Amino acid sequence: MTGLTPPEGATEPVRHPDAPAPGEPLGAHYDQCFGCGDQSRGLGLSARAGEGVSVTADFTVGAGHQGAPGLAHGGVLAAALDETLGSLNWLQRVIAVTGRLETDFVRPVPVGTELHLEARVTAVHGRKIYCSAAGRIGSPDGPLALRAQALFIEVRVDHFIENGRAEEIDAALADPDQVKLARAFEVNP
Ligand SMILES: CCCCC/C=C\C/C=C\C/C=C\C/C=C\CCCC(=O)SCCNC(=O)CCNC(=O)[C@H](O)C(C)(C)COP(=O)(O)OP(=O)(O)OC[C@H]1O[C@@H](n2cnc3c(N)ncnc32)[C@H](O)[C@@H]1OP(=O)(O)O
Repeated sequence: MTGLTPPEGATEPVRHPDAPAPGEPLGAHYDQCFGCGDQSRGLGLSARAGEGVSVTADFTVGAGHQGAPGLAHGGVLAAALDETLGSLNWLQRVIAVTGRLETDFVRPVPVGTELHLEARVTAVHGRKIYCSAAGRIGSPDGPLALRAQALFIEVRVDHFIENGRAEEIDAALADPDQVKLARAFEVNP
């Protein structure tokens, strides 16, 4: 029992009526995010809405992302998958965090590769959101390099307020755009 198989009674995911249209960029959920923010050491990953409850994202592997010489670090690749999967939140208008992420590294990913990622929600059961993702080399139809299955757990904004370091939480709470985003996601009619 991996915890990644939807239980009996799980339902199809629902795309929120106000979700961005397919092809629209999703933007960063937080400007200091390692995955999607504008951090100089981050991934600089940009995701777009797909059909249904799916997203696509591109990420270029840089020299700062190496593990072995000339090859991407597995943890960086897992982070890119995690970020892409996290972007699914936008389409459901829920805030959820990664509970479990299982990654298959299918082939090595050289520095300079443009990695094309795709993620989708497969099922929902209460607060549990079951998803999968894949990463391909060079183009959306390129050779498969990564596969992942994940379980995200829905949380309230309080999850961050109660657990995040005060310095960053205070700054986020003082930023009207950040608060508006967080609250819009939390209210999921
Ligand atoms: C104004 C301030 C604004 C701040 C917010 C700003 C913007 C917000 C927008 C988006 C931000 C959202 C996410 C970040 C985005 C992208 C980054 C990519 C995503 C990540 O990188 S995010 C970081 C890594 N992530 C964590 O930092 C989680 C640490 N963790 C916990 O915080 C808890 O662990 C939690 C909350 C996961 C659960 O805790 P909990 O107490 O709420 O719930 P509980 O334990 O009862 O679990 C409920 C049901 O899930 C099952 N379950 C739980 N965990 C499981 C596991 N691992 N495997 C299998 N099943 C599992 C249970 O078995 C139970 O199942 P059942 O209901 O069937 O019994």
